[in-house]
Amino acid sequence: MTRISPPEPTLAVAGVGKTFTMHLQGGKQIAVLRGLSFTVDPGECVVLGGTSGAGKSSILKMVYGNYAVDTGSVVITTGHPAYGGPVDIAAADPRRVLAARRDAMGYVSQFLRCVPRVPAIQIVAEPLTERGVGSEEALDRAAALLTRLAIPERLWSLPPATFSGGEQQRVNIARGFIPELPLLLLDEPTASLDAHNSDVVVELIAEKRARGVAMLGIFHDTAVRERVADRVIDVQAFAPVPAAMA
Ligand SMILES: Nc1ncnc2c1ncn2[C@@H]1O[C@H](COP(=O)(O)OP(=O)(O)OP(=O)(O)O)[C@@H](O)[C@H]1O
Repeated sequence: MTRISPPEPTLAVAGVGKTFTMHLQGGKQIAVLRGLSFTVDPGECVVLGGTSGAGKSSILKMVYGNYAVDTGSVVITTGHPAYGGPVDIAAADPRRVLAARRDAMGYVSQFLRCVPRVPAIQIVAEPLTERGVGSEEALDRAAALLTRLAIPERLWSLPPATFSGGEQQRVNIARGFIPELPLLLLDEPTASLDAHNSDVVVELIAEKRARGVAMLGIFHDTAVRERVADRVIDVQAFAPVPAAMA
């Protein structure tokens, strides 16, 4: 009998602990997470749940390599030939983290941060041109996404600095969704969108899922969360036990 082995998880977080040290407050320590363990398989959208302050954003930042991981591992495994085997972001040197971002993981933050004076369409096309896609194809794909996200064509050649909050967020979403990467981190991508654009983001997530992309996200909007989540992880379950209760 042929055995089909299950796919390797794209993301495997194991035994992660995180404590912040407040250097400006006499080294005060805030323990946020202990023993955090979960996996995200290819084609799965896992949502981080739990009350405000539970550590959801900190988890995304640790996976992306913005925050250091105190204990445990954050292993990303992809079939990308250039990526070359699993990488533990918790232990990787900065160059390896940058390579993992280029080849393996995207991050859709809540706010657009971009170089001033660059037109919106170029901001969206850039993640493709940076990865070797020709500029004509990159601009075509950027135009298609901007159209889906209802950004009027008259805005495409303008820098987004003067755009409304919702328009900037949609440019940000287009930029985050345009590259084909095995892992996508989503920090409240629908936070200030109207119902139509929220629906478009839900569709974009479904398309990524169908192409085998693993996604880890935060969605406070419960209706959106129910539509996108394959599983919800209760981050509070990984709160450190107060010393008095230990
Ligand atoms: N850079 C930092 N320095 C110090 N403390 C931090 C830092 N980042 C996060 N924290 C603290 O860690 C805890 C978790 O924050 P985090 O932003 O991860 O929570 P969250 O679950 O995403 O909250 P919310 O739903 O309100 O966005 C909070 O108490 C926060 O103050």
